[in-house]
Amino acid sequence: MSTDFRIGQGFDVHAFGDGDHVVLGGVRIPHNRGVLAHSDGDVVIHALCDAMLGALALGDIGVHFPPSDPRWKGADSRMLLRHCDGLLRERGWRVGNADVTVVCERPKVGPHATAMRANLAADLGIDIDTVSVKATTSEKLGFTGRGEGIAAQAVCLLVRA
Ligand SMILES: Nc1ccn([C@@H]2O[C@H](COP(=O)(O)O)[C@@H](O)[C@H]2O)c(=O)n1
Ligand SMILES: C[C@@]1(CO)OP(=O)(O)OP(=O)(O)OC[C@H]1O
Repeated sequence: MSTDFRIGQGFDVHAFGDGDHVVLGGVRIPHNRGVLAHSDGDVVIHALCDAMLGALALGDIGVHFPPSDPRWKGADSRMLLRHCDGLLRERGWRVGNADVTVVCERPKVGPHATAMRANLAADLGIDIDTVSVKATTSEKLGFTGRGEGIAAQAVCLLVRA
């Protein structure tokens, strides 16, 4: 039986390390820390890719882009996102809408949210009004609260392309 919708969710964490910026939703944000990652460590895009892959039960980004593969060292995660979108579209699906929440005390995400939404929407070939990026602190609790790392959670709905 064919269905008209699929739903997926994704979650990603990266630890902060030395550095002077983070990349979120393809936006380079100046910060007093960087992130430890094989790629550019973009938790927004990694969580979104996992949501998209999960919606079609296609595994996760670690399966498609193994951290052991030198091709993905320092990779621009927008390239990974476009690849995941291609996997969906070749199966007859596209993202209908997506909603991402970033969890960190700093940097402030709000001022960059529109630029992130524009990047994600462009890579997915969909309207910016169907892509949401928002943020919350964890009220100084846990690893995000202590400023040890950054997390993102994504939900997406797939519709027939
Ligand atoms: N990294 C962050 C965290 C939060 N925001 C914005 O601040 C608002 C208040 O955060 P609370 O955790 O105290 O609810 C939140 O709703 C976001 O708009 C942010 O921009 N960047
Ligand atoms: C993105 C990949 C690419 O090798 O590596 P990381 O940047 O370390 O990010 P992670 O969220 O651990 O996902 C796994 C990998 O697919």
